Amino acid sequence: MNLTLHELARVVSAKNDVSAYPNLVLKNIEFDSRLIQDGDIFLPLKGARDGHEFIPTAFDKGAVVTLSEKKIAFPHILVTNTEQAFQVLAAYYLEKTKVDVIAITGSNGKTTTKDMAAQILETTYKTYKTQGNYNNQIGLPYTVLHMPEDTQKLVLEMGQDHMGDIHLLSTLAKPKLAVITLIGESHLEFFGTRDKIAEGKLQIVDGLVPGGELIAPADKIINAYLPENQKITRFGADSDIHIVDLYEYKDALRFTVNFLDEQLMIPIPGKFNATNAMVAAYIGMLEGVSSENIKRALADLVLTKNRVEWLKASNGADILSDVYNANPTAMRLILETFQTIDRNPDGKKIAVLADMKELGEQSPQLHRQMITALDPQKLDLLYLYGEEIEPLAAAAMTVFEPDAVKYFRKDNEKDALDALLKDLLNTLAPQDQLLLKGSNSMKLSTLIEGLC
Ligand SMILES: N#Cc1c(NC(=O)c2cc(S(=O)(=O)N3CCOCC3)c(Cl)cc2Cl)sc2c1CCN(Cc1ccc(O)cc1)C2
Repeated sequence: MNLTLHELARVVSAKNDVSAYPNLVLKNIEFDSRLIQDGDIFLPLKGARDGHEFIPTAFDKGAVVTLSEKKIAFPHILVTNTEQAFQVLAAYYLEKTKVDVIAITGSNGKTTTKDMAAQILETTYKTYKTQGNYNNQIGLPYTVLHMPEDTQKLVLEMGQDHMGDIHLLSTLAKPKLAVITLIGESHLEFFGTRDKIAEGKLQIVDGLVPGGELIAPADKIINAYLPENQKITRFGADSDIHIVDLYEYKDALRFTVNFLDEQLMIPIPGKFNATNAMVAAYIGMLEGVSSENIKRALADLVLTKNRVEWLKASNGADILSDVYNANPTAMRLILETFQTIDRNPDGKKIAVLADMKELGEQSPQLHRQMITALDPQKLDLLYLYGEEIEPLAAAAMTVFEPDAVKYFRKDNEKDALDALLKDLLNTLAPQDQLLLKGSNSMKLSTLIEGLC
């Protein structure tokens, strides 16, 4: 980002007088103090812990100013609510930079479609896109404020946990294109019915700019929520845009669409990916990308990995894998999501939690405190893997039944991951649900390889 300190204070309606502070140019804002570098602004958020506790650490690491909800001795911009200030700042920055926003939501396929659309647009424009699962009320503003200064096209993924989430994100981002990839199955959402999921997703039009366009599936479940005064393009069989020919290979697809002459190829299987690619190609065409560039971008596709996703184990069990960002807040949020979802009939709910790295001297306390995010009524089996997580294992053994907690210590000599996998293979049944959460460096993805 490129904002001066006084400009930023004005935009977030600072409650204190910052005129005495030098009007520095601020290039980077972080809410995780581990990422702070010289000259940054710190954003204390109420995550698993109150970020205000980490303001001293942020200044130790080079922060020059911090937002704050209370008067403090450090140079600060005083606001009522730091999360809301973050969102107001992101909306302002989008307005100021006049970047074109393409917003994408959907129960499945939004990450793949986001990646495909961004790679198509990159052939012609300076393009930036949501990284990882930064698609919520904190991740989306973070994405906006971290886009390179010369960005022309911004592809934003919009996730929804609760009704109203997408309304907030769309009115913040003011997209020119709003895309819904798919209305998913209710058991993977908080909404209870597909109709409610549809209603939530259609809020993506709430911030659509005049003259914008909605791109949505032909699925009639959304018909009740379509906007009156916006251009709407439906996709699916016999719809406005649709696949004409499709040839499936072991790890690729070739297909043609009714709005391009070129045959397209993507180096991944799955008919649903042809639909995702068709939507991405349509976005490219609307934005003026040539059909040759669309074809080439899709053929050279590289997809985001390690996103938060539901997978199927080879025995049919559901696996929720979130091995992307391991910090106390992310672990607490994914546990909340996982524990809210009902068991499958006769199914167990199993969680595998691994070390969160780089938490400094507070690591034992931050791991132990995760005990308050674990509900013995909602988890049948808890695997803990690593070294730093040991305090949580000890705490869990006093809260869960003894045989409901299994701790696999990872020390230098013996790596317990293979023992953990073996135990899981003996325990996981087809109707079970499994959560995997931990730092990338803990390599929980090898469990996925062993189970899927
Ligand atoms: N609570 C908490 C902490 C963090 N939380 C987050 O980074 C965070 C992550 C998330 S998130 O769920 O990961 N999220 C990011 C946005 O996109 C969607 C996913 C959210 Cl929503 C909010 C927050 Cl505040 S990062 C972090 C802590 C507490 C400890 N911090 C390091 C540290 C250790 C010891 C010290 O003395 C000082 C700092 C690092």
